[in-house]
Amino acid sequence: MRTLEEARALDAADPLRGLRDAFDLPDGEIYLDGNSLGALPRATIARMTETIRGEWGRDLIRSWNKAGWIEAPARVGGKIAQLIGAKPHEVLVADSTSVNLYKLLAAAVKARPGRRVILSEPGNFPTDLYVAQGVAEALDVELRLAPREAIVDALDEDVAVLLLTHVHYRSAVTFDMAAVTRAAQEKGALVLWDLSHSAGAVAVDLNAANADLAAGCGYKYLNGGPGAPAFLFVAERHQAMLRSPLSGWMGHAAPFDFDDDYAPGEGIARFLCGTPPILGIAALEEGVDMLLGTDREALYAKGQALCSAFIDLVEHRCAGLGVTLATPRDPSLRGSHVSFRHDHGWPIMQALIARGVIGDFRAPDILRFGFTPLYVGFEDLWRAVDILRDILATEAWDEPAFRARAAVT
Ligand SMILES: Cc1ncc(COP(=O)(O)O)c(C=O)c1O
Ligand SMILES: Nc1c(O)cccc1C(=O)C[C@H](N)C(=O)O
Repeated sequence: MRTLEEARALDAADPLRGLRDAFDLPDGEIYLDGNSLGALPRATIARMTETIRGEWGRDLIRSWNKAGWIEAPARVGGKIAQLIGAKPHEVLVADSTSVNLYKLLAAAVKARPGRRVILSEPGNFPTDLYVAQGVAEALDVELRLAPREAIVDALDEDVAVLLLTHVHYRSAVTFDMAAVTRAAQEKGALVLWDLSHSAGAVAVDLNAANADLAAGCGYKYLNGGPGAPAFLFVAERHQAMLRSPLSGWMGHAAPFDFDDDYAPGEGIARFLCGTPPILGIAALEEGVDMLLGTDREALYAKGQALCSAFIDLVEHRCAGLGVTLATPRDPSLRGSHVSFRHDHGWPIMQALIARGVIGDFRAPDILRFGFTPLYVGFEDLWRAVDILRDILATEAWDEPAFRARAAVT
């Protein structure tokens, strides 16, 4: 796709095109940051009004039973399970991704007594490494890092758990989940997958990969809203032997018996901790329902097509302007975002945002563009590249206003 006419023809032929109207997106902007914060589904606005006014305001405490609040973590977890190739009772909505990583990592280390290593890769998303450092300190084990090319060789009889992010947050490069899981399991280790950039973005089949454990964000491709609750997955075969280190009352076998002693709940329910965030789960459910109502094969294929078209167009139209691709060309090896490097990445991204193209910047030099196929079209992509080319060619980014750093990037 090289011309605006070709882009329009692709949009006209896109069976998913109508879904864009299901989102409340600002006019005149091209939103390429759904990999960091998904857009607002219109249905969420009505759902939140009902949950707040009707369930909270009118029915008050009765809503725990009457509106199914108490089942919400398992109900919405069961829906997310369909997006990640898991059984409904293997997924739960709870806490944040960071907290879920903590619970699952600690549980995994405890389940492999005598093994003293958590293995991960340098450059994994910071929270994954920070949480692993915290678990290592709390349980007196070691965090070992090995580059991804050497990760399988770094697996030995000391490794209790391997912690990896399936789609890398910068480069979008993916791990072969089934192959890495098999290699780790052959050495007796468990594997914990961070699916934050995968769920709702690419096909994931945890059961087919014989995955052990996983966690991921609700606010990216699941469109659950800022700070949406996260999800966690524990394979059925491990549920009885794993214990959450955060033994809160909602994970108790009988929370409303109000016993003094903790007894873990049945199955995945033991990974709840405190009272579920009902408003957040309600918003998340709308985002998830929209994905469940969509032809996901077509969705993921469109995401790949958008990424490929973007790579081709940037390399063609911005040739010689200092951008180099930092994402695999092969669609089967990447997620649904594309990164380019440029020495002046920060001010370039600020100049893009000022002209209505919303991507993000990851230090030191990554310009990152997310392609959420639910609401991004080929004409958007063409226009975004047109603006990028203009900003690069005219050096319009070279302004003091674009150099000022913000607290959140
Ligand atoms: C791979 C990955 N893991 C985890 C997180 C975030 O975790 P939390 O929602 O706990 O901030 C992100 C993004 O913020 C991420 O990209
Ligand atoms: N969770 C975020 C936040 O609270 C503020 C800004 C960005 C985020 C993100 O999600 C970052 C994202 N995980 C990333 O891949 O960089």
